Amino acid sequence: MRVTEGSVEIEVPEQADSGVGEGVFYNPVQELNRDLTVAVLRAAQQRFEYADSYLDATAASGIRGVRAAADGWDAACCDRDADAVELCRANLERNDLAGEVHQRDANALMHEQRFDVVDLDPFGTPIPFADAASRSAIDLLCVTATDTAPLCGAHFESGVRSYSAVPRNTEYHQEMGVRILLGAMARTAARYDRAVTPILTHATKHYVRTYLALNDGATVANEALDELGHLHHCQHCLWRTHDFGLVADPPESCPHCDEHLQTAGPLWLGPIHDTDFVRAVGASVSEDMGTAEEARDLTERLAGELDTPTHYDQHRLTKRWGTGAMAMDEFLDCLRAAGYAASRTHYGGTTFKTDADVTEIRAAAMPTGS
Ligand SMILES: C[S@@+](CC[C@H](N)C(=O)[O-])C[C@H]1O[C@@H](n2cnc3c(N)ncnc32)[C@H](O)[C@@H]1O
Repeated sequence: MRVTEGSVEIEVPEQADSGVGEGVFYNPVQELNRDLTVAVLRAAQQRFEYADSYLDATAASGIRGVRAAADGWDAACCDRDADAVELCRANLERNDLAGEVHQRDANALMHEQRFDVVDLDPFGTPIPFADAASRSAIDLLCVTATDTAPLCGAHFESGVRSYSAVPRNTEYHQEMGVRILLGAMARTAARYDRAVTPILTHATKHYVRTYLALNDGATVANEALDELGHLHHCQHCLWRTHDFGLVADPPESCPHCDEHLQTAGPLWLGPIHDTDFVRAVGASVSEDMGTAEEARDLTERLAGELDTPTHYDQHRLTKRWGTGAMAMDEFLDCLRAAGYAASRTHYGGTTFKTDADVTEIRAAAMPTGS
């Protein structure tokens, strides 16, 4: 079947309903991810002055590489599957675009060749490609992870195995997933004396996507590792705290209800966006994108989001407290009026971030103790 995304038209096989079929993979649900990638590449050309080579490391139909090539990038597509590689070639040709196509194991290619931008969009976890990609990418590493259950602690052992960290199943599971992934990517890059700076990150539907600027040097790599630490969470009252450092130092018990605290980490506690960059990405979304409106909304949400490493869900809190939910704007205004920072998050309509703790949120939202 023919598919149009942005300014390109490609051919992809009919897909099974599950998305996992016989032929070369193409998932229409990921169009937002790809539209945003094109916008990120446009903003990246301003941020990284000399960036012009782009590797679509796990290309399947080549849709990412073809779209990058159509935007003027010196694009390369790589896949180990012969049918995928043939389709990448045909899709470049169909759009009158040049581009390298490699039938290789992506790890072998990335250990041999460097690219200004490397894009990892594999099935499941990106960790099997993380070492090679951390060395190959000169300026920017784009990473998708679709294994959200391991990342957020719902599939605990699998998360521990893949990410060499302890994820915990909390109500802020998207934030947990984002930060476990970023922690693992920061530790991987540090092995090669490289530092990651997350410049845009989102958790949408069944995947996490992050864009990592890379810098060289042991000092900056150490500084990136300084952004790692642990989250300590009370499953009883939802109080949580965090501490920086590779050795966890939790309070003995929850200071609010005295219950046991669960520790997650090591994970990334630093910022997950560069707000100016996120705004530049929003401005780079173009009308030919199928998800233009959604992509602009997402960047606006991201730009307004606080940097705190966990979020809350108003409905879960009020249900637990046995009180009625409020309109989100009113709820956030209560927090701000009480002197706390508060923002919505891109994770959902009822999720928010604040520097107030769970007892302070309750006091601010229900000052009469209702
Ligand atoms: C999820 S699909 C890629 C989807 C594509 N990026 C898109 O946006 O539509 C993953 C692809 O990675 C390829 N792949 C898996 N392991 C690989 C490896 N070690 N080296 C190269 N390609 C690999 C698979 O053949 C498959 O085509």
